[in-house]
Amino acid sequence: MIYTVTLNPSIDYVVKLNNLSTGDINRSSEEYVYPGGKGINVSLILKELGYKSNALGFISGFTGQYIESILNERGLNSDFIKLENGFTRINVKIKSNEETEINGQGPHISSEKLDKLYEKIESLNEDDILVLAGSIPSTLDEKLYENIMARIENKGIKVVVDATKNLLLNVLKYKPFLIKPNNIELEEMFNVKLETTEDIVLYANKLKEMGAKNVLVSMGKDGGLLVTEDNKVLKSSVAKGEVKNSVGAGDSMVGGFIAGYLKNKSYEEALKLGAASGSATAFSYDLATSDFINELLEQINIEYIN
Ligand SMILES: Nc1ncnc2c1ncn2[C@@H]1O[C@H](COP(=O)(O)OP(=O)(O)OP(=O)(O)O)[C@@H](O)[C@H]1O
Ligand SMILES: O=P(O)(O)OC[C@@]1(O)O[C@H](CO)[C@@H](O)[C@@H]1O
Repeated sequence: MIYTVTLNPSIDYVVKLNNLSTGDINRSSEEYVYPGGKGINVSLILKELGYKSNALGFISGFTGQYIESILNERGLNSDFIKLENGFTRINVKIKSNEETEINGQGPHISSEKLDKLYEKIESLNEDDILVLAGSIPSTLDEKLYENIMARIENKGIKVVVDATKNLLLNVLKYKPFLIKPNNIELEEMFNVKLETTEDIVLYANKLKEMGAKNVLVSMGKDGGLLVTEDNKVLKSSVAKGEVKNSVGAGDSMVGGFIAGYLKNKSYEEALKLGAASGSATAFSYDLATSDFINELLEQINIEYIN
């Protein structure tokens, strides 16, 4: 079974405006609400691609109830722990001349509630895949993902981590199966400016040296770059289309990658389905549908760089 963990889910409130003017009253031309949070998005894409998963994490308040009910309606398995404090955040995604996001910090998670999550995760076994994705509430320790991985070390569980900075760097010693920084996050981690493909490969390899088995660097409209455990470097192109809402493109890439990998354990197939899923979500208001992903698949080229 695939388990996704979203410590800090969200309702994504997507608002379309002709022009955003700060300090003024702005009127939207379109608005949508979606259940969000990186792990939940990965679960939703996996479902589209025919793979069952169980969405774990924490929800609270009326917003948390909304997320749970929508996921139920969509037939997604979830087993969220309910918090008695605060409310699950509402993240605002403004689509205007450019994309602007305001992400909430999310409710505090007590150590008792965290123990409940640890208990669930400790019951996983070597046939399982665990996806740890997204930020953690600001009141929690940056070692949280590391603590989770320490508890399941040596169980042979394939762990996928999509997180930023120290949250990601701290887990590398536990040898995650896959990590997916984007190119900007990679720059921030090493405090460098990455101009060329060679630069990106160099720093992706540093993350491998630090422990990651496979490193997938997403680069928005410039595609993706995968450095595999057997030292192959693959580059994916993107599909052509009109960007509607690129929020969740990275999660879709992770979901598509896992689904593609599970078919034949081929990294090329994994990257191709991941890239098609990312583009399909960027060209949709909500996350991509399987029909759209399959339609874009033939436009994705995979190039071996070595
Ligand atoms: N403008 C675009 N056109 C075509 N494909 C895109 C575009 N933006 C993203 N993609 C596809 O989706 C993948 C992931 O996108 P991106 O690098 O933006 O992820 P991310 O920064 O993790 O996004 P998020 O955090 O919003 O989920 C890209 O590697 C690419 O394959
Ligand atoms: O604040 P985090 O956890 O880093 O990111 C949260 C978030 O931006 O990530 C998803 C897109 O990747 C959205 O559904 C959600 O709003």
